[in-house]
Amino acid sequence: MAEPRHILAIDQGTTSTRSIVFDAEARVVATAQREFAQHYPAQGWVEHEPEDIWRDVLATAREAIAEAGLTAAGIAAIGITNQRETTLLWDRATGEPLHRAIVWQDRRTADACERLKKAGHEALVRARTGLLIDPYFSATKLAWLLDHVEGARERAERGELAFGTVDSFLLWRMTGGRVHATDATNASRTMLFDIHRQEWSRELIALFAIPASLLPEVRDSSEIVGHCDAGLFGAPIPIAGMAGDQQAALVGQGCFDPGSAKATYGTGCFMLLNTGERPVASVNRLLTTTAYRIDGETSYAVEGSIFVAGAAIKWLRDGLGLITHASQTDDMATRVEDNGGVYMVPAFVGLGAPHWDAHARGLICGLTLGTSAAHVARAALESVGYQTADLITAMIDDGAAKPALLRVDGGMSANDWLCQFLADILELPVERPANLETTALGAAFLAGMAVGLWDGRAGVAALTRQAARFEPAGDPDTRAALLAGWRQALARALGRQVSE
Ligand SMILES: Nc1ncnc2c1ncn2[C@@H]1O[C@H](COP(=O)(O)OP(=O)(O)O)[C@@H](O)[C@H]1O
Ligand SMILES: O=P(O)(O)OC[C@H](O)CO
Repeated sequence: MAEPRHILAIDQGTTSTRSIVFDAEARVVATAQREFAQHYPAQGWVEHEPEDIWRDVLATAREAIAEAGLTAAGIAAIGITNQRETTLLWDRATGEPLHRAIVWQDRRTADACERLKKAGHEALVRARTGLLIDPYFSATKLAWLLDHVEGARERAERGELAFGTVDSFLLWRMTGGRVHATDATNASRTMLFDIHRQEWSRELIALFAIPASLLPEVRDSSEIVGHCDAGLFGAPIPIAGMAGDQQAALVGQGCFDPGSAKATYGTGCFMLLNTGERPVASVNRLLTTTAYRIDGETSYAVEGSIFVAGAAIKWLRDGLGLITHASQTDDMATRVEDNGGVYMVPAFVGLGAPHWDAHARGLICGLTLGTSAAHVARAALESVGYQTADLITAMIDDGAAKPALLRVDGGMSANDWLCQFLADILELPVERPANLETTALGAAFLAGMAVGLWDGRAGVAALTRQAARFEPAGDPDTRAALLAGWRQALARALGRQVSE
C-alpha cells in the first residue's frame, strides 16, 4: 500500500474547533468546523464544557477525513494546536473532568494574582517563565480548581488526578488515557514552567501549591508523542505535532529565522517575534515564550497580546449598528481622505501589552460635526495599526532586532486597507499568505516534519505561499502626526490617568 501522505491538523480554538486535512504540498484538501458554547457563570468568568470540545474534535476530524476521500490509513500523522492557557483537571482512572475548563479569558483569579504581586513574587515568575502574574495563565486557575472542587486537592495529592491544557486533554483522550503529555509551547503558558531550563519549576510549583503528580510530561512540539486509539478513526494514527495556537501560526507562516514575525488578527491580535535561541527578557511588559521545540532545541519568541482587534469591528456591527458586515470597513476607510482627527482606543476590556492596564476603558475622540461613520470605521481599523506599532516599538526597545517584514493572518487580515495601513504605520512590508489558516498549517508542519513527510524547517518554509504584499508608502510627517494623535488618545484612555 502507498505511504500515507496527508496530515490531519486539529485546531481547537476559543470559539470553534476546526479539523483540516492537508496534502503533501500543504494544500487544504478538506475542512470541518464547529462552534461550541461559551459559559459565563459569573462576571468575568469564562468556561468551556470539556465534553463539547472532545465531541467536536472527534466529529470534525472524522468529517474532514471523509470529505478528503480518505480513511485513517491515508493520514500520516495528526497535529494538535489549541487555545492556550485554558485549564483542565481530570480523573486519571476514568478520564472524567472534575469541572468545566477555565478559559484563558477568565478573570476569577484576579485577586489571587494581586496578592501574589503584592507579596513580591513577580520577579521570580518573570525570571522563570517569561510571563507576568496575571489570571490569563494557567497556574492560578489550577490552584482555584484544587481549592474549590470538593476533594480535589486530597485526590491530587494521592496522585489520582491529571492537569492539562487543551492539548494534553485531547492527547489523553485520543490515546485512551495512555499518554499524559504537553509540548514546550503550551507548558510555557502555565506559569509553572521554567522556559530556560525547559522543565517544570520546583519553586513555582511550591509557590502555587501544585502537587507535582498532576503535571504532564513536556515533549518537543514536533515528535511522535503517542498513537490515537484505533477505534477513533479506524487506525492508530501517530500524534506527532503539538503547539499552542499562536506558536503554531508562527510555524505556519514559516517564521523560523530570528527576527521574523507574525501577527494574527482575529478577535484580538497576538504578535510573535522569533528571537532564535535567545530568550529576550522584556522591560516593556511583553511576554517571553517558547516559540517551538524541535529535536530538543528550543527557539524563543517575544509576544505581544492585544485583547481587541477584530472585536472592535464586531462592535461597530453589533454594538453600534454602523455596519452590517466587517468587510464594509475596507471601503469606508478608503472613502475618506484621512481620519479627520478621529481616534478610537478600543480598551473595552482594558489594555494588554505593552500597557497591561486592566482599568483602561475604550474611547472615541476628536469628533466634530464633520465626523462620519466612515471616520469611525477608519479609526477602528487604525487603532489596530497603532497597537501593533506600540508592540513593535516595545520589542525593539527590549533589544530585539526590528523585523524586516510582518506576516499577517487571521480573519481581519483579509482587509486590504488595514494591511496597507499596517505597512505605512510600521514602515514595514506586510505579507499575507494564500492560506489564512496558518494555525492549522503550523500544526500540520510540526506533525509532518516528525514523521518525515517534510524535510525539516527549510522544507516546510518552502511550502508557505504569500498571496499579497503591501509596501510601506506613507510619508514620515503624516506617520509622525498620526502616532502623536494616537498617543494623546491613549493617554486619555489609560485607567491610571483618571483621577477619582
Ligand atoms: N474584512 C474584515 N475587515 C475587518 N475586520 C474583519 C474582516 N473580516 C473579519 N473581521 C474581524 O475579524 C474577526 C474574525 O477573525 P477570526 O480569525 O475568525 O477570529 P477568531 O479566530 O478570534 O474568532 C472578527 O472580530 C471580525 O470582526
Ligand atoms: O483560540 P484563539 O485563536 O482565540 O487564541 C487564544 C490564545 O491562544 C490565547 O492565548
